[in-house]
Amino acid sequence: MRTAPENVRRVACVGAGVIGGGWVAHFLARGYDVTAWDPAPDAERKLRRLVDAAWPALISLGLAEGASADRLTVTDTLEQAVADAEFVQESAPEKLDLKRDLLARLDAATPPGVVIASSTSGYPMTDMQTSAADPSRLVVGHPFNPPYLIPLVEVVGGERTDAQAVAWAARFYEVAGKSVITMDKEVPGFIANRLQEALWREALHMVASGEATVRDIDLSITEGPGLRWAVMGPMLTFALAGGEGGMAHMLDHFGPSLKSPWTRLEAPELDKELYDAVVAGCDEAADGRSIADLVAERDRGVIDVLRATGRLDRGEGAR
Ligand SMILES: NC(=O)C1=CN([C@@H]2O[C@H](COP(=O)(O)OP(=O)(O)OC[C@H]3O[C@@H](n4cnc5c(N)ncnc54)[C@H](O)[C@@H]3O)[C@@H](O)[C@H]2O)C=CC1
Ligand SMILES: C[N+](C)(C)CC(=O)CC(=O)[O-]
Repeated sequence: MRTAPENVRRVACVGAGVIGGGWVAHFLARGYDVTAWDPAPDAERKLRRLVDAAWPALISLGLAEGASADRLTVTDTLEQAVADAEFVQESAPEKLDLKRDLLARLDAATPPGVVIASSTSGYPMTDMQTSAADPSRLVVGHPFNPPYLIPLVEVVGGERTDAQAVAWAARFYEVAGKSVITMDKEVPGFIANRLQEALWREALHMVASGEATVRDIDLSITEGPGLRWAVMGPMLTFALAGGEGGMAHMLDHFGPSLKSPWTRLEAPELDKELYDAVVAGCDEAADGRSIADLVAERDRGVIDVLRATGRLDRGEGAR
């Protein structure tokens, strides 16, 4: 039985690390009852700490009516977590065999018809749904960190997913306050991660070859294109590079430079030297700030950007 997206009240989150915990915080803030399960022995303590740390940001964004961190129940078993769920979000580690087994287990334990979404960063659902008895209700719902602040979710099904389950998930996320891109077919890396991956590969090449430091790379985005990208995507931003001639003039003018040997899109070897350089560069960039300090700083910054660009009021949540 599939509840209408607008009427969902109970959400289950399975896997409660960085992303699962972020989903829990998001759904709680939108007024849902949330059950969560994670096999790690100290998972509940870490999850509640993550929710507590996120809550001030969520209050400042505005909680849905009745929203409360007390509406979180951490269960002892996966089966208890999903037994009454009207939607399930899986956020377990990015390992294909683990996802396959877990999605099959979730399918067996979740009431019939209820949509089950995976947070996977890149596995096609076709490859993950192979062991489930009912693959038709399995979709990808790929979030961005932290899911309680970054609106985007990328939604796509696999070859054996029912199109109605994809449409249901897209609508549910919208009601729950997310901004949704739905893909009609499985795109390698989805859309946003494919773009991020291209940037990331170039960044690693530049660090590996000594062309740029970790700090240079971060500054080049936060003080440069990143400021524009929060307002307008790379396409419209570049249309403005063409002045009054817009994108047509931009392509006439700069199109030939696409052939310049700027990019090195083959992945660099992630050897020890590159690994150490990236880790040390990030430690240096953190300049004594702990991960918790950086999370709080990022959250404040993202909220300021969302507020400044008028993107705070989304979705109805659980009413
Ligand atoms: N970290 C990120 O920035 C993003 C991650 N994702 C995706 O979210 C998923 C989770 O990633 P993270 O939260 O970063 O990882 P994480 O390592 O922070 O959390 C994974 C959690 O899953 C739990 N777990 C281990 N085995 C499990 C099982 N069999 N069943 C249920 N839970 C299990 C672990 O105890 C841990 O708490 C992955 O699919 C990842 O690709 C998606 C978007 C962004
Ligand atoms: C690093 N990552 C590939 C897991 C990132 C994502 O999947 C999305 C994000 O939050 O940027």
